Amino acid sequence: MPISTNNQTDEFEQLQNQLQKEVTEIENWWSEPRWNQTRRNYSAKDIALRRGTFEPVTYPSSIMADKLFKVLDKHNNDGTASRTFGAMDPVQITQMAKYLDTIYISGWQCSSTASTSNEPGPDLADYPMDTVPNKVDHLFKAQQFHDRKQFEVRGNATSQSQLNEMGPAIDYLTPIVADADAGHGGLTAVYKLTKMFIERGAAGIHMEDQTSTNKKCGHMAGRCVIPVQEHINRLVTIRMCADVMNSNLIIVARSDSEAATLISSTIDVRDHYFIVGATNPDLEYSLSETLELAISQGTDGNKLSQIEKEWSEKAGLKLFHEAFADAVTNDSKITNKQAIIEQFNSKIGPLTETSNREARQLAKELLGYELYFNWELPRVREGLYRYRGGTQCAVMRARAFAPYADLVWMESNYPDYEQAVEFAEGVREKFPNKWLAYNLSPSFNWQKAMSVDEQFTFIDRLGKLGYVWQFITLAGIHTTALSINAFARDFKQDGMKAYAQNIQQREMDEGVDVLKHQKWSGAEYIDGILKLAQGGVSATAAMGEGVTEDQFKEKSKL
Ligand SMILES: C[C@](O)(C(=O)O)[C@H](CC(=O)O)C(=O)O
Ligand SMILES: [Mg+2]
Repeated sequence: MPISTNNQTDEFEQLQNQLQKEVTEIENWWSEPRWNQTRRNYSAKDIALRRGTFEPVTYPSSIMADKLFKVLDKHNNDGTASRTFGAMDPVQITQMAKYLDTIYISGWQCSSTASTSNEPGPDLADYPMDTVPNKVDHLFKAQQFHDRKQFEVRGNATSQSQLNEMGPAIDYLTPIVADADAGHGGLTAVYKLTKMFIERGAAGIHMEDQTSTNKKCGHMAGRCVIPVQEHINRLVTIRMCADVMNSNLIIVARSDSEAATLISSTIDVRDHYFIVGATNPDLEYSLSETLELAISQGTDGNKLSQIEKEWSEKAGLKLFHEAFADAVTNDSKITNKQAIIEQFNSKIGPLTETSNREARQLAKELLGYELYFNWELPRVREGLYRYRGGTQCAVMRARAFAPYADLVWMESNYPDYEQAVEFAEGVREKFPNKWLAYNLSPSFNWQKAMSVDEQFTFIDRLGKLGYVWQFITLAGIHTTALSINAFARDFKQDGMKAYAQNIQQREMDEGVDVLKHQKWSGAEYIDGILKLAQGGVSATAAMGEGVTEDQFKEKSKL
């Protein structure tokens, strides 16, 4: 609480003492093994100064982050993986809790089914920024409710054998990892978004290196990444917010650079190797000028695509190292072509983090002239630069993000095992124990991608590479769509027979607890509160005499 003093000199001393106490506590916190792989570019005092006078609290989400850390650490040590999928509602998470050790909350699923504006749409993260945090709140509250419900039942058991009859307890408090998209704006938005996630129950969040203004689903075209440093700043902001909030939040840094075709700026030299330029010095106009000219002359959309295609072919779009190799190959004066190319590539590569200036300088030394290369001319009409990432680009970025995140994730277009090996080896060559995340996306055609046996072993094989957290992002919508499609069809066809045989009987056969939906919903738990509040008896108890759920008792008359 604010320091109350009766004169100015006391306040200064008390403030300094309070700050020093806080700083010491933060430094002790940061000295724990949890932070062995975490880099911070700010001091404990920087954090203490921003915490205010309220005593630091431990958010439930931080307790869940500790649980998540332990789950992932064990998987990493065992060479296995936490497997989960995108959950949409309390029914799904209570069923998942029986079998899985983490829960994923997908922005894609929220975009289509749970925007806080109630406006559905594709995964462009153009929903209100509290959408995914709101879903975290929705599901975390449900987890805690079902945990309380179960605890009361088991706590009322009068013997171990009675507990044994109930079967093993279900751990409903399954850590949630949520989708923070591209941060929904600048760094202050990233900060506020992180605060929402911590306040509402996320044990971890993932954030991708796309621009927030052009954000696309990771399996759509037209993805634009931001410069490496800009995403590092986002990750630092997330950690800083978590530090101010005394939270052990798990951070997953995702890169969409493997398949991105655009980048917002050339400012970070680590990106230069992957930025596409024109190599034809005779181009009169840039692409944008060419298109604007055509539009001013009334050219329509279809023709514009053709004009863009023709311009691109004429421009000779390449990466700089490709332009250099072509120049050497086509230079009759150079005899040891391969050696010269290898000499260049040994200094200018996807992981060397060298600038285009250095590349140009080396090229001039080796060629004897200035190599023409212009990345301004191919910029698209939105002003974005052309980018050609690939797996090694994702490795470069993941290495840059690694000190600021607990896991790194390369968004891929296919479930390509060899590519996953390349990424894992690339990251772990520099960060041997870095945890990796893998998106087992329903955006992939799994039947086409691999055999049934490979499907069966895929998660385990990736687990051995360090992919400790693997998730089917959209399994929540797909399982719901499949089951509702089947039931609605059968219900139309067979009436209540469809429900009784295909749903209720199957719930009984498979021991699904939702069969007794009043009990599942916590009616007995709430009755207990009602009775307790009324001295132990209540005529309005929900589960009293006459409740229809009695029909599901073994000896019921029905
Ligand atoms: C993981 C993801 O960000 C999500 O919102 O679920 C999407 C889903 C997907 O396409 O698998 C993404 O990968 O961008
Ligand atoms: Mg998403």
